[in-house]
Amino acid sequence: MALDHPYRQLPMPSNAPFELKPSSGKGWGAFATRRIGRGALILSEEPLFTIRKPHAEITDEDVVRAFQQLPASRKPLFFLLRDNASWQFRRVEHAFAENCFNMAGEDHGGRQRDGPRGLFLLHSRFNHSCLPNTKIPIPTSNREITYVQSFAIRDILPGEEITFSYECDFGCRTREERHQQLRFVCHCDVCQAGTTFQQLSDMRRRLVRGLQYLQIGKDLDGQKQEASGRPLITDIQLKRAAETRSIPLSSRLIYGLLVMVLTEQEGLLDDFLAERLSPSIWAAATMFETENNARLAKLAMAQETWLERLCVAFHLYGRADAADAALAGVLRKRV
Ligand SMILES: C[S@@+](CC[C@H](N)C(=O)[O-])C[C@H]1O[C@@H](n2cnc3c(N)ncnc32)[C@H](O)[C@@H]1O
Repeated sequence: MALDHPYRQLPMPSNAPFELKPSSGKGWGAFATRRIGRGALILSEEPLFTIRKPHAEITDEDVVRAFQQLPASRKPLFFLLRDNASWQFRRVEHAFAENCFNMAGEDHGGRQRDGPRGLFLLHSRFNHSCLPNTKIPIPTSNREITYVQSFAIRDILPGEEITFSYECDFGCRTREERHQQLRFVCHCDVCQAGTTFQQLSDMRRRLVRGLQYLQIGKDLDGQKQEASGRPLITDIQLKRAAETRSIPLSSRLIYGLLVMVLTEQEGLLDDFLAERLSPSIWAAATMFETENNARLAKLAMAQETWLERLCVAFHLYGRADAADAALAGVLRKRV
């Protein structure tokens, strides 16, 4: 192990539950030094500096200017950054881009706005996984954040690598799509090509994306999908129903529950995601106006697990409800 590697000089909090060391095929990474319980805070970190510009507009000059404003004692920290295992930084802007986090809050649609970027020395040492054990939640308020925090989303054992997902929509993207976006070949367990788990994972993630399309009538980029190419929904009538918000309440409830079950089976249903996805499912279950439907929906939601709720809710499949027309009207107005 490279004892003189510059990362060894990065200042670590005294109570940090991890150490930095080489990670096979990924450069360096962070590894747990003790058991970290699900939900525990792993690291709270302030940026070395922040550039108050959207990502695409940040130039070498911006980085140099921000660097020059640092106190003399903090300047050497910037030079501890290395090539991150991908390529050697030829410009300071590259070093910044590979080690920064978006500090913006989310927009009305729940997506993170493109806001100021902060340079983080330690969180940027965490490698990516498509099945991570840690999450850096997007700030839910629309205010920007001044520090970044990571939390364990399951129990992490001593010696385990600490990872998070570099993109928040990877639960809906196949291996190929994820690698295109990451611009490196991910070596995580889900990305081991040709394994049964990887094939199942691709199917689940594509299915979740399609189910989300049916619920909100648009794709991850906020756009309607073309019917040509490789559409998510091949049934033209169903696609039109999704885009005109005419999907009946019974189907909406079933699609929402199916997303929970698939995400859980994929190993991605952490507490943050459950908190984000479940309110709309609970709300849908209470909207039925046709008595028999309302009773079934209530019974479904009284079950203990997402799978049990789905199994009961399936009895609603294909049923119209007295609330359907009014719901479609409300959803269309929101577009
Ligand atoms: C922000 S850095 C992470 C820390 C980096 N490994 C280091 O040595 O400083 C991101 C880079 O790490 C590597 N990396 C991160 N996660 C990886 C993964 N799952 N598989 C392969 N390489 C990975 C890639 O080269 C990526 O460009």
